[in-house]
Amino acid sequence: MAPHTEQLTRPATRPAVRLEGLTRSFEGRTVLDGVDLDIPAGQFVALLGHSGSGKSTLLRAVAGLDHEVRGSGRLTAPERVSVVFQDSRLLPWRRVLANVLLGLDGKAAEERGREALAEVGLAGRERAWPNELSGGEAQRAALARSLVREPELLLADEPFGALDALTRIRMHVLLRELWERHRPSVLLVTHDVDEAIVLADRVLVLDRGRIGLDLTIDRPHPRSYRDPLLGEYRERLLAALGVTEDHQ
Ligand SMILES: Nc1ncnc2c1ncn2[C@@H]1O[C@H](COP(=O)(O)OP(=O)(O)OP(=O)(O)O)[C@@H](O)[C@H]1O
Repeated sequence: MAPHTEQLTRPATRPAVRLEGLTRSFEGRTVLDGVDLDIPAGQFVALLGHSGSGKSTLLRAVAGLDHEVRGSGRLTAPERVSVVFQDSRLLPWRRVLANVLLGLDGKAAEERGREALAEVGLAGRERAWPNELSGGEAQRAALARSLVREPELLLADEPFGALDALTRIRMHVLLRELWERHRPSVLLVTHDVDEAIVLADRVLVLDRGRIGLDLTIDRPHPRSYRDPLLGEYRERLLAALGVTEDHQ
């Protein structure tokens, strides 16, 4: 398969994401059909869409992980990008701190790794093996691994999708706290409308290869699921997804 033709531009000044006419196709089927999108530096954005709508395809494009995919358009992304997936992708043969530090050397990096583990609530677990961690703890370690690289952009593809409801809520609080402290731009792919509304300041819906809805969530943090004003955003997002409350 021929590689795509757009150029990946690294901006010299303010890190931000810009997609201009981004297309991606698999075996002749267009999944992204000329997506235009700007994400200002430090903005927390969630991306919703039906299964198969192309959310991961978009995220992988921004991450620069899709060189084998056919496509075109222009794409601008910051220099330092970290990606968190649904599974932690920790290397089972390395201890937790070694996983966090993967590819980084030196005392200063080790210190940053320890600090990052403390930030995600895993102080004291540096020498644990990945298989000794719960699912939530493994995702915390994955967040620490991305933080330690001080990303300008954090890409997260359903990072809490495999966690139980209570752990997921704890992770929401943690992610938002980490964002407050470090202020990377965030692009969070999720199926969960409530997760998007509670965490993000802007929610996008991917529909037929384009951004079908671009909604600013203008409510203070921390947000409560019970905030009636969030209910209005929820309805608009569900409508954009073609879901009515009656069908819940
Ligand atoms: N490597 C690939 N080869 C062929 N088709 C692919 C490939 N990657 C994705 N696709 C197809 O592109 C479409 C979009 O997939 P993608 O994973 O981006 O959707 P998604 O919105 O993230 O879905 P989900 O919410 O189910 O994870 C799907 O129809 C999928 O089958």
